[in-house]
Amino acid sequence: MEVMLTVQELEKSFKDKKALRNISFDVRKGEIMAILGPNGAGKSTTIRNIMGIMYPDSGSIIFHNNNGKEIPRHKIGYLPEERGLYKNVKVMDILLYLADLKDYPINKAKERALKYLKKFDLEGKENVAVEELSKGMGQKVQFIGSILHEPELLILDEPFSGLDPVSQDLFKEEIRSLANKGTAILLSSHQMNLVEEMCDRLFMIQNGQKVIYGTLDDVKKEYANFKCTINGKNERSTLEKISHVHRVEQNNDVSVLYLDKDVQPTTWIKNLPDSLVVKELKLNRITLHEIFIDVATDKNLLREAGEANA
Ligand SMILES: Nc1ncnc2c1ncn2[C@@H]1O[C@H](COP(=O)(O)OP(=O)(O)OP(=O)(O)O)[C@@H](O)[C@H]1O
Repeated sequence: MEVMLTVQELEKSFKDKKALRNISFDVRKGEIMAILGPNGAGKSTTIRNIMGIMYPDSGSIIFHNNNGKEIPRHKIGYLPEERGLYKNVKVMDILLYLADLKDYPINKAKERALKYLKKFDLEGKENVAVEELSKGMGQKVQFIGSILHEPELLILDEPFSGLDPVSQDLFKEEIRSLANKGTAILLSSHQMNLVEEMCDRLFMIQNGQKVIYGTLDDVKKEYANFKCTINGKNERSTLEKISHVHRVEQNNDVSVLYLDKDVQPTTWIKNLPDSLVVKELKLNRITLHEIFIDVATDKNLLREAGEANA
């Protein structure tokens, strides 16, 4: 896949605080690349450096759709973490103003704005002042403003925060559809379930450093991969003796068995001992949420499960 943006060896300090260390990744045409990490990890600092809002101490940011030169602002869409539109301006006026800043033809912008307002359940709001909108509605307008000019690279910093589940789904569908049409998307979000459903690849930062980078599937394979949840009264020692069980967590009669990586799930299930008490049994892949917690809290229990067998 064609690379749209390359971030190379970014370093950034604020006084004596090192916010980014050797941050390198790329974003490709038609993919959703998630940038993840706990609060204060360095996601927004990375994005602000990409957007030229601040400059790195060292490292480079290359926009391949602009021969690697300056930021091609008219080809980039950006939804910043800090929301804010001019309050006393009408919705359509602000959208057309934003499109004009990107040199996008006004008639086309108007047509697209009406289409998107309808899609985002804001039909008829074009002449309403921004200050009269709810927070979620304002966010939808700002999101529309970031995509109206058909950007090739779209950077979304926490697009889902403050949205109700219906609006989250609308955003999710639109972001996916933009990627399918070829937009390169860099998405920062704390909603792991949404990221898991949407992203193609992910880059996770902790304390300003890379901890994970790859496709969702590769990342899961690198960690514990599968877990088996058994509802039934079983002795921990019995469960620990089952082959390929790396770790057991128990809560009353529910046991979670984390399996070694590369385990073949159907074979593993077939070889479970007949003596096992099972009222209910589920075999799932571990979730991105679990990986995130494991990494962010420095437990590294899931990674050990992977490395034990590596
Ligand atoms: N302008 C600034 N001046 C000083 N320190 C800053 C500044 N901006 C960010 N930092 C520090 O840099 C680190 C990274 O912050 P950043 O906002 O990039 O984190 P984040 O991953 O986006 O966090 P969150 O999920 O909370 O939005 C933090 O320690 C933060 O305090």
